[in-house]
Amino acid sequence: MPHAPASPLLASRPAGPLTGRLRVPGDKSISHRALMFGALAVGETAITGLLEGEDVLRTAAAMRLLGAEVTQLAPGEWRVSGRGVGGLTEPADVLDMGNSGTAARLLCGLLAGHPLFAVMTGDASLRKRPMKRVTDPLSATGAVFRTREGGRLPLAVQGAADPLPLDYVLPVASAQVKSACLLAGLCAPGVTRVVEREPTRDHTENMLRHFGASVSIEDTAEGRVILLTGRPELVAAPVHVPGDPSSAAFPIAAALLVPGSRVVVENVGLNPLRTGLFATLREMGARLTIENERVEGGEPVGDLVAEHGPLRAVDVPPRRAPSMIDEYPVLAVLAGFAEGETRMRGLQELRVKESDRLAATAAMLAANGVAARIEGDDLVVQGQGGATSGGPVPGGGTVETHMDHRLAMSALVMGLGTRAPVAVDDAAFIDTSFPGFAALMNRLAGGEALRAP
Ligand SMILES: O=C(O)C1=C[C@@H](OP(=O)(O)O)[C@@H](O)[C@H](O)C1
Ligand SMILES: C=C(OP(=O)(O)O)C(=O)O
Repeated sequence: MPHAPASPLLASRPAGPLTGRLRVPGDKSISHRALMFGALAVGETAITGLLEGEDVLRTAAAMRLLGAEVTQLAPGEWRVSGRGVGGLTEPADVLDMGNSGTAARLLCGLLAGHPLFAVMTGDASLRKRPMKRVTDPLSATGAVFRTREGGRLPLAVQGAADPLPLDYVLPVASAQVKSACLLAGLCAPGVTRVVEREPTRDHTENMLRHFGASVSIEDTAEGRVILLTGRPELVAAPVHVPGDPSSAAFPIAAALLVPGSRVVVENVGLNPLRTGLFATLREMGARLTIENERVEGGEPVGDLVAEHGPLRAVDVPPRRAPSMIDEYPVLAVLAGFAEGETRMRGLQELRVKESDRLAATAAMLAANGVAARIEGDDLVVQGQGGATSGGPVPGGGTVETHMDHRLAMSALVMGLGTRAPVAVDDAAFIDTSFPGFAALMNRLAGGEALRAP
């Protein structure tokens, strides 16, 4: 689907207090997996709360090309009639995964275990991102991958007719790589073993169990060992997708920045391997509480309450990165409004997201008068304190977003608290994960805080 920029140029300006209760779109990670496991299950999987962002719609289109029936009944309400494990059919067209690394890499795992030929591509951002991190381990199943120079998209794959189970120790803390290996293992006999030295989001493991697969998880001296028994019969099961904590981060951050604000984000997924930002914000002194905690569909969920108040600098250890890997741009914005110098350690993985997020985040801050520097794999931000609208943070810059939705949203949040407006060069990619973002933020601000410059 061509990317018709919804509103390429957008700017945010000092807003009045943000107040209200809201819900953010469904969790992107869970939404991708619900469609993929629904396509592999026997029966009809009912999904509620699915994220209808462009990344997830790419996965829906790919599942249709692979033979599953995927239909939308109503906003957020979908049905997937699966083909069973090993039952996907050869796609009659190129699989275009758009801007989505998760869709592309998890799909490589799916394709590796099926005896079919497929070609995959993506947009200009995704075609820059490394794919060897999945094609290398997946080749041990017997699948044959051919990629563009440097291990990039487009790629072609001939899936294995008799896939072998993997035994793989992840060299990088990546739930995408872990999930690709597990998805390939579904089609292999025996037991697939994946080891991660640092735990990453476990939505794949949770959902495999939800659909009836046998998954064991053990923390050992080697790391977290995940064992999957191959060739299960996955049985269709209802999936209720909670709000995405990575999306909730933006209205939460805005409330923490703008004086007088109090915002409640309802029904947010609180998987412990996704909530590193909220722990970090509390360390900064943020007035952030959780209400109405409960478990839904096997995942913890709650309502996040955020109120404006003073923030202090923090030192974020590298071990926290996997649990907040997508939240560093917005955390860096908040660090610009905190008292003192914030250091975020071990951010090498940010180099290979939709953009080089480490460099782009530093540039975003510098363009708006916040002192930020990169030291090795660390990002250091000199806070200017006094998070007050029209306060010490100048703003006034236009941020290059490099086709990165989280850069765009982080910059627009920053502009709600700076002296002068903050503009972004392209807001269209926000639709990959958070359709309706600008309208929702304006509703909280009680006016047109976000609008064309
Ligand atoms: O598995 C997933 O759904 C995701 C994993 C993360 O990537 P890595 O696991 O590669 O760090 C994250 O950046 C991405 O937004 C979603
Ligand atoms: C990195 C992200 O997603 P993906 O890897 O799926 O493109 C993200 O949503 O921040």
